[in-house]
Formats: sequence, structure tokens, C-alpha cells
Amino acid sequence: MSKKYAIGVDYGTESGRAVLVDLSDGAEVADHVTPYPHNVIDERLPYSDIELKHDWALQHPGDYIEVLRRSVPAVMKASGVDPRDVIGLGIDFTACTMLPVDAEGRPLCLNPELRDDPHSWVKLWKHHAAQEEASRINEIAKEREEAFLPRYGGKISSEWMIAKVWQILNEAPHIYDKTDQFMEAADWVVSQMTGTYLRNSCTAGYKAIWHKRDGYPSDVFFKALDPRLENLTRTKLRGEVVPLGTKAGELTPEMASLMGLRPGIAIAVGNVDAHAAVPGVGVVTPGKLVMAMGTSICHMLLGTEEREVEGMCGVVEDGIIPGYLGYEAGQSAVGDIFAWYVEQGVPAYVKEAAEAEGVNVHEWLERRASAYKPGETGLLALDWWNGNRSVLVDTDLTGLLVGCTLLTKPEEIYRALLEATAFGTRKIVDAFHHSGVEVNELYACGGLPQKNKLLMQIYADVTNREIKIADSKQTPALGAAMFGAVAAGSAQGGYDTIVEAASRMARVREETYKPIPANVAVYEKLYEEYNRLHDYFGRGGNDVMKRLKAIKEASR
Ligand SMILES: Nc1ncnc2c1ncn2[C@@H]1O[C@H](COP(=O)(O)OP(=O)(O)O)[C@@H](O)[C@H]1O
Ligand SMILES: O=C(CO)[C@@H](O)[C@@H](O)COP(=O)(O)O
Repeated sequence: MSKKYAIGVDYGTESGRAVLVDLSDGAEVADHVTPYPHNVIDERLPYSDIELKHDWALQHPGDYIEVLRRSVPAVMKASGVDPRDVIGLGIDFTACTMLPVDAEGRPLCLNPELRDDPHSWVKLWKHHAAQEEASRINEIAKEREEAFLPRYGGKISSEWMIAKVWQILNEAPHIYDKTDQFMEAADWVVSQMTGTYLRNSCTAGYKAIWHKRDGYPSDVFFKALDPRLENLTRTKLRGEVVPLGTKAGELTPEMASLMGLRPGIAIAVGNVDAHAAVPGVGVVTPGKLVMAMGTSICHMLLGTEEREVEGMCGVVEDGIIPGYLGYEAGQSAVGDIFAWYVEQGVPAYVKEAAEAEGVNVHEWLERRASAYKPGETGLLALDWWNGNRSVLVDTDLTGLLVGCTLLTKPEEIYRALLEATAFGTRKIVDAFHHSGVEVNELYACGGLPQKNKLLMQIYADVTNREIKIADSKQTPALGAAMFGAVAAGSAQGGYDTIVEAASRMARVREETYKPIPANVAVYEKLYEEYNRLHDYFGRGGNDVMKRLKAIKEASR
């Protein structure tokens, strides 16, 4: 029998990438990236000059189809693989990235009559403007002692489905009324490929408060939020919730021709990017924390018992690998903070020097920041440039840098920002470990481990744990391709379980990052200071960040 292949498509924050994978050994035969033509829409709506408010982040659903149109044919062409040998396709997505669609599954923002309303567009995971709704959800759930709340670390995030839906209802009731279904973008893209409308258990579980046995929260709870939401889960969130690895359907002839594939191949139900990365890096057992490190970090961990962990994003049975409880925590900005500094914070001479040396600004700063020992900059930062996801779950918190003098250099600030994100991760590792969900080893994947060695050494030193690095540059896409192979099944040349697929297709590099004892000791002290700042600014000691936000809002 000829070799068989699957395609994984990873939908990130700024681009989508397709990877063609050899199912015999997981080799990535070809990959191709399509930057989203409309990128992240956070200032003005397309087709009009309508300005978006603070904390908004939207996307254009057409960009997702564009990724299939450009990147899938590109990997087929580059590899020379016969489309008859591609047996399945899986996708992974940022989440909760959601959109309102009409009865035909058409995004409302593509309707010329509705597109000038920002609420008709895709709300990207980092759309943080539903904080008021999230806070009300948390108050009411707490008052009612809802059983689901502890499963989400005690707080439902404004990034998730119910807060976003409620924001639409509150601010644009006509858009809510015109919505037939609110869909995760992951499920919508799969529906476009297959014509079937299913909801995957991963996004439903982590982002829409769905539980394998209990289903969604009760109508009574939704009614307590807002009487207009009483029937939400049976109407606009309706649809069968199916486990990861399920075959959602078969590629339609129309989409097959757009993507240069054979009609009828198996399409897996969608998955979350970070969750797909777990089998992608070969982790199928507890104790191994997988960090998907990119614009943000998602921390994924398997466990055998349901534990309460402060500020975790959620624990979902079978949410990552069947048979285990899948835990997720995260930091809302990591690479994004470094990008902010590079784009907004560095003086012109740094850019010029980097250009003269033929490296990008990140590399220039990393090189110079590496010359400093831990503690030598005298700086400390709080990594809250995009709020705090875990453990505080508060999008109203903002960034902080302490210790600057007239001698402080850009590379020192860059180093302090790298360290701040490592302290944020340490906080999460400690939260899991101290709640009885063991973290023995760290695995890193995503763009950052490939790009910044200093960052990875700092993470090993700050967490005092060895870090293994994914061999794949596109781990979520590799994981998605594995799920595509599972959807196809062994009869087609794929696999029957994700564990089997991972054992054949996943790899880590030989090179690991090991903690350096002298660095660990200094970082222990700095982490104590980080903790003091964290609790002072994050747990009510001084709410200056929130007051500043309120003053800013009032003066806009
Ligand atoms: N050399 C570098 N060091 C640290 N961060 C970097 C470097 N180069 C790019 N970045 C950051 O990497 C992030 C993109 O990560 P990547 O994993 O490629 O994307 P995504 O999160 O969208 O999947 C950006 O936020 C960017 O600022
Ligand atoms: O929130 C999740 C997963 O739960 C992510 O989709 C989100 O942080 C975006 O991830 P990326 O930074 O684009 O890799």
C-alpha cells in the first residue's frame, strides 16, 4: 500500500498554516502559512470607518477559508503527494473564537445589512470587552453555588462563549435575534468543509461550560443571568456535542476542488490549538505540562482526578486525551508582550543596529539580554499587558515595570519582560502542583521555543524544571493531522486512537533546557518579589490598574 498522509490546519491569532504529515512517522512533508488578509481587527471595521471600542478583537471569517484555499493546495504542490493518498484532515483553532451565523450557516458579518455592526463579526479569543458580563456570570454562579464553577477555577472568563454571547445580547439585541446559532470558529470551518453542524467537546467543555454528564448549565441559571437567555443552549447553542477524533463528515466536492483534495476524505471535528498540541508533542499521560508558547501561552496537563485549582481555565473530562481529565491554564499575552515592546518601546537606534547586523529586533535584544545574569538588571515586571488569565482571571489588570533608572537599557527591559512571563508560568505550575495535580516535566511547543533560547533557559531556571522541546515546528497542526488520521481510521490507513497516532507520529528534540542551580537560587528571590507585586496589584491590595482603566474609559 502506498504511504498515507493527513493534513493538519492550525488557525492561530494572525495566520493559519497547513501541514502535510506522513502518517507512518509523523514527518512533516510540507507546510504553508497564510497570514489572515484582515489580521486581527481591533481598530476599525472592514468596509467602513466604524471605530471599535477598547478591548475589542475581531476577525474576518473569509480569512479562514482563504487559508484552506491557499495553504492546502500549496502543501500539496510542494510535496508532490497524490491527493488519493491524503486520507484525512483535522483543524485546530484559537478559542473561544466565536461567530453568529444565520440559518444557512452564513456569518452575519457577510450580510451587507449587518456588517456595519461590530457584533456581527467573529469575536476573537482575545476580545476582552465582555468583562462586565463575565463578572455578572461569576457573581450569579457563585450566589447559586453552581457546581460548574469550581471546574473553571472559580471564574468564567470574558474570553469565553457565554460572556461573549451575552455581550451581543446586551449591546446588539437585533444581532442576537438574527443569529440562528453562535458557533465556535473551529466548528464553523469544519461545517464549511463537510456541510455538517457539530460541536466539538473540547471547545464546548472548556469555553461554553458544557460537561460530559451534566451538559450545559441549567435553563434556570441562564434565566437568572437574563430571562432572554433562558433557552440559549437549546436554541442558539444547539447541536450535538461530539468527542475529539470523531469524524465530522466528508469533504464536500465543492471544498475539495477549492482545496485541491479528493472529495469524501474524513474531516475530524475541530479542536483547540493548545489541546491539539498535547498529542502533537507525544504527551498522553499525566505529570507532563505542555506549554503552547506563542502570542499567549496555554498550559495543558492530564490528571486522573478532578481537583480544584485556583484560576485554571478549566478541567474537562476527555478534553484533551480520552480517559483523562484535561486541565488547562494560561497567560493571555506572552509573545504579544515582546511584540508590543519591539514595536512600541525600543528606541530607533536598536532598530538600526539590528538591521545593520542583519537580525530582527527580538534577536538583537535577546543577544544582548543574554549577557546579563539573573537579577542584574534590577528590574521586575508583572506580565499583565493583556490582563491575567491564570491564576487571577482578571482582564482588567495591566502591565507593570519596576526598577527603572536613567541607566536602564532596552535589552534589560526586554529581559525583564521575558522573566515576567516565566514568573507567570511558575505561578501556574505552583497552582497545579499545590492542588495535587502533579507537574514533573515541562514540554514546550509553539513558535517561541524555536525563536528564543534565552527565554527557554529562563523558564527552566524560574520553574526549576527540565523543559523538553517539540521536534515539530507546527505541533498543534501535527496534533490536528493526528486527529484527522483518527477520523479516517485504520481501515483507511489512519489510526483508531489518538494514543496510537501519538506513539507513531510525535517526537521531542534531544536538546532540552535544564535548570542552572545558581540561576534558580536568584530567581527564587525574584519570584518572591513577583509574588508580592502579584498579590498587591492583583488581589485588591491596590486596585490602581482598574482605577486607571476607569479614568481612561471616562475620558475617551
Ligand atoms: N525572537 C523572538 N523572541 C521572542 N518572541 C518572539 C520572537 N520572534 C517573534 N516573537 C513573538 O512570537 C509571537 C508569535 O508566536 P507564534 O507561535 O509564531 O504565533 P501564534 O501564537 O499566533 O501561533 C509573536 O507574539 C512575536 O512577538
Ligand atoms: O485560549 C486558547 C486556548 O484555550 C488559545 O486559543 C489562545 O490563547 C490563542 O493561542 P495562540 O497564542 O494564538 O497560540
